[in-house]
Amino acid sequence: MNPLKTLHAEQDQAVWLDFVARGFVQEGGLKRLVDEDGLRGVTSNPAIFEKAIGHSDEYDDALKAAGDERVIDLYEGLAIADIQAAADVLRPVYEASGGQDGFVSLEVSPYLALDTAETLDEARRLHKAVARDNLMVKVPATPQGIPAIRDLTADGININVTLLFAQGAYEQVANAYIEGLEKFAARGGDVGRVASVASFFVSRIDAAVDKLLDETIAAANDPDEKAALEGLKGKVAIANAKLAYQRYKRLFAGERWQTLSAKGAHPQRLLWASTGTKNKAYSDVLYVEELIGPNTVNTIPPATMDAFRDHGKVRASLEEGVDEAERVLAHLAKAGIDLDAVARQLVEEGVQLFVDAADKVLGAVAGKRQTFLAAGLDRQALALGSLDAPVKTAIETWRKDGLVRRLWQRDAQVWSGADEAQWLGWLTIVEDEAKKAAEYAAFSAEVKQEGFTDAVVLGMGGSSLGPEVLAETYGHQPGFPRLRILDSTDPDEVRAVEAAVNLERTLFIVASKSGSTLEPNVFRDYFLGRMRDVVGPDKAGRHFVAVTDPGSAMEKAAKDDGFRRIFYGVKQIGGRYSVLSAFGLVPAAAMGLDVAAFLASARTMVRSCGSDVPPDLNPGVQLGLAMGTAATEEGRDKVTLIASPGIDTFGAWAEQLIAESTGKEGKGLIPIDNEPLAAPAAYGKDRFFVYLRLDEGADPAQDAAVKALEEAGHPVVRIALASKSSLPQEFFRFEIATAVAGAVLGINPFDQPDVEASKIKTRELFSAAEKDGALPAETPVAEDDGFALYTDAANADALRKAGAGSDPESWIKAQVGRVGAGDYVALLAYVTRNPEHLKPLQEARVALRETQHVATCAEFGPRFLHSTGQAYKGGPDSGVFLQITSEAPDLAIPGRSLGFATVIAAQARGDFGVLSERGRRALRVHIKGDVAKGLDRLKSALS
Ligand SMILES: O=P(O)(O)OC[C@H]1O[C@](O)(CO)[C@@H](O)[C@@H]1O
Ligand SMILES: O=C[C@H](O)[C@H](O)COP(=O)(O)O
Repeated sequence: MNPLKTLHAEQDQAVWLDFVARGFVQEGGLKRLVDEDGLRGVTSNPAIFEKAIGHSDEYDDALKAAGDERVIDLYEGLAIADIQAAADVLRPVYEASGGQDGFVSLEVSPYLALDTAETLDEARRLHKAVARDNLMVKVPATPQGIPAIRDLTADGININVTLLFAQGAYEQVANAYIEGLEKFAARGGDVGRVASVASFFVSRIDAAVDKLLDETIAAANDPDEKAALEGLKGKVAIANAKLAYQRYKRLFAGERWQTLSAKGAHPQRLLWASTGTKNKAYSDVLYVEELIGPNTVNTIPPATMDAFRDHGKVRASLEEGVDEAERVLAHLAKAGIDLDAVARQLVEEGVQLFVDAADKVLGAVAGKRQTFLAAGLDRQALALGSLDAPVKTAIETWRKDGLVRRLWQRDAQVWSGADEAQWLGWLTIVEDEAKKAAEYAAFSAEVKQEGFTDAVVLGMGGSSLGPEVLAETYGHQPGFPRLRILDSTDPDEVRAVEAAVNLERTLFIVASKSGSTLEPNVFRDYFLGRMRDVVGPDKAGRHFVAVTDPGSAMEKAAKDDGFRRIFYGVKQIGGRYSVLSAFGLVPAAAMGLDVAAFLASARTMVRSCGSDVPPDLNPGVQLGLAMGTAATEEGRDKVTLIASPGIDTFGAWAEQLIAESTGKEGKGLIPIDNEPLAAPAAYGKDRFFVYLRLDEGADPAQDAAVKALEEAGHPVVRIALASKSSLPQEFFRFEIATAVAGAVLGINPFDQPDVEASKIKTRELFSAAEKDGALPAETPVAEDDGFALYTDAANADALRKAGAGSDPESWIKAQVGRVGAGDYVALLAYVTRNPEHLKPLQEARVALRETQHVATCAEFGPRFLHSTGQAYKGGPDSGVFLQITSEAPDLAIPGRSLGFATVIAAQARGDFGVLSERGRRALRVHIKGDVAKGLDRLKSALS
């Protein structure tokens, strides 16, 4: 008879197979083993699935068919299907054995091995999902696993206890089983239908102990002792297993067990696992031949099975030489090798090995998912040059420490251990909002029905920049209102919005999470006043909707003023992370975008960046680690954003996210948006480039410039979008990336302490001005017909020392003279934001970059105060600032004694005050009269 068959027929030992794979089961390989070798069970573990799924294309069809699912669901779908198929093949064995054999084992996620409650949930979930009577759920015998083993047994679930190495742990496991059965019986369960095995690992013990023996032998002097120790090699694992078997016999005897046995309970069989020979010097059937005994199981890997079938010898070996086994272990102890310590370490390593395998198999599935999604997922490619090695190290650290999972579990320790956990609502908002897609569609239809021609978002920062990207990227949708944004207190800008729309057919979307931000409140006061004039006080509210967080003052006011509707944000989401919540979706719906499709696109990226996707395949995490590491390792903290025409306003949203999140405590990333591209030599070693390329309509000049940057050794991340419709993916990618970069920098990426400071200053200044009738007078440090220059005493002192004299130009030159390598220059213009004003600022940037070799920013106030302003004040002290103010004719605000001109002036002063307090290099250039002329003069001075 085939020796494999003989094991069961003559020795009452069940042979199980330590392997599973799709083709093997589907093509009849497993059935053949059952028929020909008398196979009675199957075990799997994460490493086995890693081999099966990670290294073959057998699963590709299933993965292709599944499409855009979560990676863990894809993986589990494959694994569960294999386990079910194997269970069905073994069902006849199960039936014939009266439910005592014919099992297939599936292991709980190794990520949970150190958590009792999660292990319990997971085991119950798998038990239900597989839905086969002959399933055994594998639970590791970690200290946390043991109570779970007891409770699962008490549920009547069949458990395969895995990662057992030590006698002590085995005793606890057996007792947990007995206790579980007692509970199950007490609940009226039929203990006779419960089966369990305790998987005692064998070869891994020899591998570990032999190594220690070699070290001990090397250190020993006595040749006899050396020889005696040599004789222990390859013996310890078997001795340990033999003694475990003796213990088994004792544990499943005696009164306590007899009570259960009388109710039909079956002992928990010992299963020899890890029985493939690892050391080639030993017999290839060692761990089968030496462990043959009744009522046990040996789960054998395929190669060992082939070997045993070929030349295995069957004898009742398990009860042979028990005394010798005791002597082996005693000798080992005498030699100073602590087997319990080895076992403890093997459990730890065992968990980690399975974690590594799970990471690999999830990575493999994630990689295939990406491939099969093809153009459905925006592609990302990193060319990091010298940053490659440190980023790889960071990726490995994140993998080993399970940081992606911890981020998703909202563990504040990923960042600074402050209140980060309360600000992670954006992680799950896409799924939550998708449930409301029909509501958004109804709102969209309502807006269309009403015949609004314009919809104007009144908000700042996170409440306006996302909607602006949507308005600019997707443009006017026929039949729907044109989406416009107002995020400036510049009187001319307010006037321009009013002039552009027909108020009678305009819908205003007042957006403020806090409800207390100054600008949206004054915009609202202004346009509500105008609307009352135009359509009458009763109807005005119908032209307004509010988007705000529950309980805000804005909510109350909106109710009082009879707003058409109030949409709510989520308090656990900060403004800059809110675009995929109502703050982006309400404007999206108003302008006629398909919110369901929008969210479906975002969800593809959410899933690609999931907790189940290891860092090296997780696009958001990868980008974040690259950005963060670039700053910490190489001082490449100027994240330079390049985007194809058509999606180029994305940068203004991303710069808020990056700057306001990371720029604090003297650290941070400085986003550089909308800076004209140049040849590589124009850039310093402080740059990190991110290129968002739109496949349809990419600019060849940008392509060429980016290629040149890459070839010159600058780190470049390329993100390719097949079409504009996949832009929602980028919102989420950048959110994860920013959160991860924040973790690398060790800051809290969800607060904005320095923005708050300037808000307070502005409020104080404005209130005082309302009392006094005007802002306090200031004395310029230099002045002529066109410019008046202001700064604080410390800056004035430094600038005078650097050559500033009586004429404005000398001050500007001195300010530019303070710029050094690694610095950036920021032009902070409190002027009307329009192309005419942007042009000279852009030209000045180019000139500054050429002469000073530094990164440059051009920002419009007050909008940047709610965006990059945080990093300018709180980030690295590498900014050189030129604030630009102007004098637009005032515009009154209903209910306020002073108008928009004072608001914007107070904002500029508040901003400057905080820059001064932070000791930043700042100079204010006030343009008298014509702004365009003043900007041209400034440009010349800067060139
Ligand atoms: O939506 P709110 O509360 O009006 O805030 C607007 C913006 O102001 C800030 O708090 C900074 O000033 C941003 O973070 C935010 O996006
Ligand atoms: O249940 C089976 C075990 O997971 C397996 O036997 C471990 O074997 P290894 O030590 O060869 O990985």
